[in-house]
Amino acid sequence: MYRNYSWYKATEPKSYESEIYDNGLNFERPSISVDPSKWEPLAIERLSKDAAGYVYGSAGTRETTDKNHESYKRWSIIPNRLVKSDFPDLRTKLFGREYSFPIALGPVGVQRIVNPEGEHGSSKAATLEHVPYVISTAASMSFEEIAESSGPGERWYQLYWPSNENNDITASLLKRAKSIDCKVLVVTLDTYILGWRPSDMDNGYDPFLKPDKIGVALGLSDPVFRKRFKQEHGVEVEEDLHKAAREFSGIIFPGLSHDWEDLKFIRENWDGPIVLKGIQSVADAKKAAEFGVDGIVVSNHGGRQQDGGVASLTMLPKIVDAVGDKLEILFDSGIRSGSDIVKALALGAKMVLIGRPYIYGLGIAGTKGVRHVIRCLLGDLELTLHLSGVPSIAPEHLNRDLLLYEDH
Ligand SMILES: Cc1cc2nc3c(=O)[nH]c(=O)nc-3n(C[C@H](O)[C@H](O)[C@H](O)COP(=O)(O)O)c2cc1C
Repeated sequence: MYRNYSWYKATEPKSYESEIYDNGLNFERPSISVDPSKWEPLAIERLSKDAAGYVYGSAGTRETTDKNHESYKRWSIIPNRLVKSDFPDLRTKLFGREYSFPIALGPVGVQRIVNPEGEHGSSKAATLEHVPYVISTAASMSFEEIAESSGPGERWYQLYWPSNENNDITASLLKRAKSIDCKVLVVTLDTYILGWRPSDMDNGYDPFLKPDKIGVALGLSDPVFRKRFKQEHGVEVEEDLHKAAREFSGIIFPGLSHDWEDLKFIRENWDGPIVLKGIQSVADAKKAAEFGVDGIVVSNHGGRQQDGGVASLTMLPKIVDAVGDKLEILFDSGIRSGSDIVKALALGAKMVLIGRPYIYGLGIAGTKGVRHVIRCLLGDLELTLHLSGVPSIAPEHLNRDLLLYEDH
């Protein structure tokens, strides 16, 4: 599948536009809309009620999610004219490594609920489109299976952090992630218990408790967890999936948070870059720098965890001003278009994580749907930058001077 593949030889994103218009000359239309606002309804009509509620769902009244979306409209791009330049250079550098594009597929669990291809489809699409793929601890298949489909692509690992009495399992998860060459560790801090999510509660649906081996597949394949389960219950995981699912989800969502000192254990067990995901305050960003991590993801989990929150984008420039010279700053929550990406980069993010849009792509058409979403976002990003007279995403070309804050 990946014969003659080179991670650094990506196609020009804007070529998707010419490809679509050329096909149009033969009366062919794109099989999935190019309009990002259509992806959610197109996916939802194909998904089960449980899966749709899980993906679309947010905490409480959706206030945090709604604010994420509103926040992008407050920042307007003021284009530069008569800038003689080639198409923009989209390369970014993080942790000493160069990436063709400033986006990654963010960690999203339980993907087989939206499409039987699950993580196979999304990780393959990420590799084919030359963007990193972040494997979730809640993946619906094992590390090894995802490594096979993502092949020569770049993998990162996102940890849902077990409580301290389960440090043996944390160490095992990190070791397995290393063994499949995950380059970066992303530790999610905002999900020590699932948020209050009305759409899932109305459906009585918690994918992590189901005995279908979807929500906890990666965990149930863990040798340390399996050995312990056998010792304690005298049966294999497969012989009591109800109990195994409940036990593993209790380990990764223990209900209580860690504290900053606990990061030492992570550092001792991971020798690559460590990124904390879920930072929303300047104070926490400063703590992250103080405790010696390498980066943060300014994220509110797409508003899925805590209601009544601030838009992630609103906090981004404040956090960049406080720690941008000490940490690599990544960003997510609400990215839906090329201009959303431009705004996050202009406000100081080095890379953005894509969440729901690629899962909608997966739900609509598997690998092909995810590739379509990535190509649309990157094509739109490239042309938006080019038409704004921005020659590259380097901070000397793309920064806050491009934006006007409109408090309407
Ligand atoms: C269905 C779904 C599952 C998710 N699972 C995880 C996960 O396993 N780990 C994690 O850190 N974040 C998870 N997230 C959060 C995303 O990584 C990301 O922060 C969020 O989707 C960004 O918001 P957006 O989708 O509105 O752009 C999930 C999000 C969705 C929509």
